[in-house]
Amino acid sequence: MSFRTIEWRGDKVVMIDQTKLPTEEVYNEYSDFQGVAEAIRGMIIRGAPAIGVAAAMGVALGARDIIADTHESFFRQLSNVCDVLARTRPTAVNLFWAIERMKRVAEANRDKDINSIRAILKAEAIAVEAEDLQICKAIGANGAALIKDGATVLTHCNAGGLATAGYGTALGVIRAAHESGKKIKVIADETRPWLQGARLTAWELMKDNIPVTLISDNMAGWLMQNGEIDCCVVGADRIAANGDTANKIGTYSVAVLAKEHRIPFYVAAPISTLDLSLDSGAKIPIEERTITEVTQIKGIQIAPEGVKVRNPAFDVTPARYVTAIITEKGVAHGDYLESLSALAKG
Ligand SMILES: CSC[C@H]1O[C@H](OP(=O)(O)O)[C@H](O)[C@@H]1O
Repeated sequence: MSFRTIEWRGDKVVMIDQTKLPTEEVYNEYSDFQGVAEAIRGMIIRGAPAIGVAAAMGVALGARDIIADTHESFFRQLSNVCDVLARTRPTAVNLFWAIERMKRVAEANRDKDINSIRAILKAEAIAVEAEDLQICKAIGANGAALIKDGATVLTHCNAGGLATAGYGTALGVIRAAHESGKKIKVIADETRPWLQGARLTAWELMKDNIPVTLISDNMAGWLMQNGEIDCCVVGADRIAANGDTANKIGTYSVAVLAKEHRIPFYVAAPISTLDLSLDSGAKIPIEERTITEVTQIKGIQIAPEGVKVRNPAFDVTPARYVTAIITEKGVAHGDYLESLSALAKG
């Protein structure tokens, strides 16, 4: 990987600005948790695992700057930092998983002095990032076995190094298959309206010399109908206990088309994307974003001013359309209620 999605550097958190890609590779520095929260909300950093890492680093930054002479005051202010970060985006469960992990670590060290707790939280945030990279490599290894040599793989949105601490989940599977010597090709959906596929996935795969062809979202069905797609691999933002999967808007359409054409449809995600408290995808909160993401491209108006717009950023694919769910602990298929909880406990 020739770029860093996010890292703690000196006394700042540094992130690549994903709103500027692919034309500019710009790195932003953040010295407070409010800046990190705005970066998540504004999709400077995006992608379920990546915003989990960002949230963890935001908590650590917030803890560092709290002015408190009692533990009661410190923990009260720390709770406010966590609340601000938790309100940034509602769908990706990794954000909440990371915040809860930081809260648990702080509570477990409540007996220590405040400065020690600050240092421990910084170390924990850095560990979250390092672990995510290893998790992605394990997902890649588990998923690569499912990708046949010579396959053409369709992916939707960006579930790559830019959506994680590096290497990627869906793109991690693709990278691992490529690195194992398999001659695979990738079809990347542009992924309207935010264009993660066109701007981010194509950029990442070209940097790694992995053959990639960009299509507009409405071309996927035609390619499947013509036998040009061998399998689909996508990421996830939240997976319910029964395997229903929330992912970028348009994923559900790809999954239904794949089922129609008997094409395997794989979801690649870390265990931290599982939300086993939900028995189905019906209750997964779906983020609605600003209308200008639909009516403008790079600030250029492409629809009449005042037109009514919907902009749900995610949809939910029912488990019956998902061939298998690839995690760092193994591959779940069949009865997801059983196989996912077994992986989560494993
Ligand atoms: C590795 S999961 C990435 C996941 O997150 C994306 O959403 P967004 O770009 O809005 O953060 C998309 O759903 C990807 O599949």
